[in-house]
Amino acid sequence: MDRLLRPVSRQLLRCRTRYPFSIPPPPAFKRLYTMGHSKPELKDPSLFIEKAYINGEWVGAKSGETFEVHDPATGNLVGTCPELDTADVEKAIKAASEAFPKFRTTLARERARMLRRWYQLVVDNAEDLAKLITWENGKPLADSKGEIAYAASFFEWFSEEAPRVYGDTIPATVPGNRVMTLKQPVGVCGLITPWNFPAAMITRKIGPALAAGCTVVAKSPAETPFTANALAELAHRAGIPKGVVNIITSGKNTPAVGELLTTHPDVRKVSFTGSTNVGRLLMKQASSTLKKVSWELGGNAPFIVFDDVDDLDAAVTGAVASKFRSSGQTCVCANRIYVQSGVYEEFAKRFTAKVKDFKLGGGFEEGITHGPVIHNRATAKVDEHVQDAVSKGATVTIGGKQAVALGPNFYEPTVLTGMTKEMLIASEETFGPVAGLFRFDTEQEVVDLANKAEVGLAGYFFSGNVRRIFRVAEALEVGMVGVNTGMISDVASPFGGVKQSGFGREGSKYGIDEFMVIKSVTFGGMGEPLQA
Ligand SMILES: NC(=O)c1ccc[n+]([C@@H]2O[C@H](COP(=O)([O-])OP(=O)(O)OC[C@H]3O[C@@H](n4cnc5c(N)ncnc54)[C@H](O)[C@@H]3O)[C@@H](O)[C@H]2O)c1
Ligand SMILES: O=CCCC(=O)O
Repeated sequence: MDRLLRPVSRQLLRCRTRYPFSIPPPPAFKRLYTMGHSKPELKDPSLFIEKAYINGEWVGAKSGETFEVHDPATGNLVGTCPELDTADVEKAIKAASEAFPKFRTTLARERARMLRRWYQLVVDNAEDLAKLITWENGKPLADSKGEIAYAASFFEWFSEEAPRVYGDTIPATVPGNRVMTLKQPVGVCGLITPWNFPAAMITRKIGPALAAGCTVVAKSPAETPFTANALAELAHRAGIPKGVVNIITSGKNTPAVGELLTTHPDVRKVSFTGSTNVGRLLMKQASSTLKKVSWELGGNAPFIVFDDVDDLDAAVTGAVASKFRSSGQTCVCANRIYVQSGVYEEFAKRFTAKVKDFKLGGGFEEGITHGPVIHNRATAKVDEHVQDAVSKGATVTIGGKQAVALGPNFYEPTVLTGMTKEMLIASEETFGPVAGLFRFDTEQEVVDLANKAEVGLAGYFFSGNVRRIFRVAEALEVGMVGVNTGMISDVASPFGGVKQSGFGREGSKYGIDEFMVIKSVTFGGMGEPLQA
């Protein structure tokens, strides 16, 4: 086994040992867990597709094998998808390679129109797409609708960026020479995305890739392949040429398929969003052919509240929103909440009161504010972090255990006070609904604590002091800072991390650069005087 993968495997093993059930659930959970909805009604049922999309066609695996996808809220089967192997994925890479020469020469304006049509279809089918997200990911329907609007915004944004890719003219230092640059599409791109935002993570990559003139082979997450498939169907309806967008599906074959995507000589760029451990492995693989790479990896965001905060309620609201978005399964979620001593007690009281208002349950149920986590390994990790903190002296002010009556993937939204830096949450991304509140005294102390993490994706702080705002924003070792807000996600804003959270930026005016290469063209003998 690869040395880099060992810690992850050990952790999963530990979780599996403590929670030996994997879907289907153990008898204690069985009755309630399998209750509830089975299949949401779609206005357009043809958007639910149990195939992979290669070269403009819906296909199965050559082996005929499939893998199962389960609803995290009920444990019920959602459907099956083809277990593609490397031979199947070779076909997708070939399709993308063959489509590239023509697609790269389409007018940028034409690619913009394609993206715009795709955008409109996503908007028109938002309700069905949101239902698919809730079904396979578990998040409340309102959140899924929000995700679809966010996902669509990447098609709209990059349809607008496509025609505005400019090169430079550069004054040369060699007499008689003239230099200009062209920005060109990098080529076939391999894209790998996670389950926590089944639509937005994939559109944030495909949007700029197509705008740049690249063709793509996107591996959807095994937990949530159906949203990606519905998006591919809409790409088809938008008239995106065959071979330009290929969506591949795999479960147990993922490591082999991932290895092919990251080592195949025809794939020129890999863009990966996922955990830091898998990112390390893929980086090693991609180095074999020196691909251009962008890595959007895990976070462990500090959220700091200073005594000089203008509005403590706004800080509480911001922290709750940041921490509990998608039940804590967001890469930019607050993971360590540092509160200065002067406001600590009051902040903890108000924060706990807000969490008390949450309604936990299946994402399709009316009034539900928070859904399940993705699978029982996630529940196990959350519980491990809570038990670790409690064993080292933390106090549970609300929650603190699995919501047994709802099923194995539900964990009560939890608030812990009295957190210290020895606890796991201080150094590891929980990726679940647990908020740990740490007390601190000075600005220097909290910035040091915040920067101790080996990752650096997002960081947040609340303060009313303008000098401190600049000092702290500049000192935090992260790729994105939220000042007096807990919500930083916006298509217009560059998204990405530093340190072991990766590199590259998505969204914004920079996102398209990740899919382009700069070519310089030097013209010699250009210094002739004007002819008389
Ligand atoms: N920085 C960001 O923008 C961002 C966004 C979302 C999630 N994340 C991070 O993703 C993690 C949660 O997602 P996850 O659990 O799905 O992560 P993961 O790394 O396990 O999986 C991400 C994707 O990689 C695939 N994958 C797993 N092993 C692979 C392999 N050996 N070869 C090729 N592909 C492989 C998965 O099937 C999935 O499609 C968290 O750490 C979170 O912070 C980061
Ligand atoms: O989980 C990470 C991505 C979420 C976002 O873009 O806000």
